[in-house]
Amino acid sequence: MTLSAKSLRWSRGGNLVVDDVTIEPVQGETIGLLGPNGSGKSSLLRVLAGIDHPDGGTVALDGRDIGSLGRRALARRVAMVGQHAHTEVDIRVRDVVRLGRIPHADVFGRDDGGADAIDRALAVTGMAEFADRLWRSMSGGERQRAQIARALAQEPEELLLDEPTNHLDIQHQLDILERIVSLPVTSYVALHDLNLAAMFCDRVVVLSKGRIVAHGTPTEALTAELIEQVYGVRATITDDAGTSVIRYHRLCTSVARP
Ligand SMILES: Nc1ncnc2c1ncn2[C@@H]1O[C@H](COP(=O)(O)OP(=O)(O)OP(=O)(O)O)[C@@H](O)[C@H]1O
Repeated sequence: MTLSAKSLRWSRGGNLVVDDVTIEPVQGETIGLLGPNGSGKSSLLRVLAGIDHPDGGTVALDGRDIGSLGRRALARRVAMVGQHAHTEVDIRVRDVVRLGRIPHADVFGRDDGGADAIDRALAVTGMAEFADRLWRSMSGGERQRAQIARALAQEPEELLLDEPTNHLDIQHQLDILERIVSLPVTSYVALHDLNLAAMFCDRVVVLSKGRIVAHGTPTEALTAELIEQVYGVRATITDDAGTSVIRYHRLCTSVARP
């Protein structure tokens, strides 16, 4: 058992942002959360992480409502990397990654095994060589990988990632997703790139206006009809050794050019 959502609802400003969402992953699966801007991916991740509380339905960890777990108990299991983790303070990368150890420290701040967990997290994300660099000297992509290292130092069994590839170059996009899917954790990963989702996710959940409009393996769920319906974009999908490859068509080919 792992982190699951049952009939989840979450409203803001009079709008149902997450509308009747049920997702029940198998332990160790990578679930891609897809959908256009404003479809509710980040909101769903925040509710799954226990940052925002649902207005209806439940988020359960091993079958138990996370509302009944303490924050510390939850943080020992579930780690999240949001979209906007900015800080300009004079802190080194290792200290950012060390923040992931807070749920594991005792009341005196002792954390046996913390240094090893930090080293492992830096190694897994390919960030060991940056450990002593000042945070403000890091590029956007390097910061993103360091935030993922911070989440891994938390030694979670469930990992929630909001667009983990959005600052990364192509090689680092492939690299970080390869590393994430090889971890023995259940991951929910919000992604905009449908081809990356097809390559790396065991299953995808496609949201539109907060509701699930398709789910299944990437091949099952990401059809040309679905992409046109949800994104308003025509696409041609081919098969490359069992992985869907999605090619988009230009929105309008008759636009006059200056
Ligand atoms: N705190 C809030 N107050 C009011 N509206 C909110 C709040 N949080 C989210 N929303 C609205 O809920 C909708 C879903 O937002 P969310 O950020 O979850 O979408 P998303 O799929 O992650 O979008 P994107 O791909 O642009 O990051 C949007 O219309 C957003 O404006």
